[in-house]
Amino acid sequence: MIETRGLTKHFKDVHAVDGIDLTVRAGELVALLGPNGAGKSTTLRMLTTLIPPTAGTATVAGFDVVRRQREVRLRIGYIGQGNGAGHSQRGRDELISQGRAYGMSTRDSRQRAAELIESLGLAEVADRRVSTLSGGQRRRLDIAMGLIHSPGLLFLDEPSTGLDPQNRANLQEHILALRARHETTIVLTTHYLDEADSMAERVIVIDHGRIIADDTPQRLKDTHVGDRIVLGFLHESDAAGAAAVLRTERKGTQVRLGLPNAPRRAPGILDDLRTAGYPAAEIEVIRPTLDDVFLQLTGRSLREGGVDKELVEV
Ligand SMILES: Nc1ncnc2c1ncn2[C@@H]1O[C@H](COP(=O)(O)OP(=O)(O)OP(=O)(O)O)[C@@H](O)[C@H]1O
Repeated sequence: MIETRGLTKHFKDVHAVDGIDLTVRAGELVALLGPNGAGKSTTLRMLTTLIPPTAGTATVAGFDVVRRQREVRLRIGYIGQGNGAGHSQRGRDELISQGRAYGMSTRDSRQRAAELIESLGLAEVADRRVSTLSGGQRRRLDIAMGLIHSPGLLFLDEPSTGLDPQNRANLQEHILALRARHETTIVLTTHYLDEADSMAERVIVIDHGRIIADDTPQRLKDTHVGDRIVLGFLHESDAAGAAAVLRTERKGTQVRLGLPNAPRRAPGILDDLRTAGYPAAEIEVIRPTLDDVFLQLTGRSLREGGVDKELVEV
């Protein structure tokens, strides 16, 4: 569905995207995750033919994004960060006009608009003016606009930024349901770690315009960080004995251990320690987040970037 080689975009001396090789297969749901300014939107804008690359190549839905822009545009939906729908129009009319702009007949666009209104839960508000919709409803209308011509590939640039957690969860459900129903390939950008983690089968971590990791969320966490357990003991002597049994370090009355598949293996460890005469008084199982992965890869927290952006937007 998408194939890029050395895809690059420089804005004067800003290397926004710096040689990205990416393959996305039909049916995948891929999240591009990275801090503000990492190059996620710029990548999407090149793939959607909105801006030309400085170097490298990209084909989308089988067509070159520079030489065959029209063919690419007919086959993709793109929902940018701003709202696409005009505010004084009614949602349904906006959708129908959008379908007409793609060359669909009025009848087909009407029918498709009705389908999308239904599947995106907009039935009650579709005939109201867009300016009266809530942020979450407007965002869902944007998504309907991007899907009116039934594209096989949908690009979503930060679909849930600015929504409260409840609306965010609701939007995510709608995106997943749409995908299941229409088998749409989806590429989205996000700086919400939980969103990438829960929605995407594949997370591509981008930093300074480069791909620094690309895998399933679980494998990223297992490979780059891994599960850990922290055991607490009543006496330092017990902690020392336990550290020797587990061949790990001790700090005061605490023993830490890297342990793949920790939730399953922790009870066995507790049993072993009890048998050895060093019973633990408490245990904490720590499972990594995608932020831990980012921290491990870059030495910086992605969370800080996300929080900054939220503050800027407020
Ligand atoms: N039109 C432009 N002119 C100059 N610099 C630009 C332009 N568009 C983007 N940039 C710069 O390119 C870099 C990458 O920006 P981009 O918007 O792609 O990042 P992003 O990962 O999408 O970030 P965000 O999460 O904030 O949207 C940033 O340093 C940005 O300032």
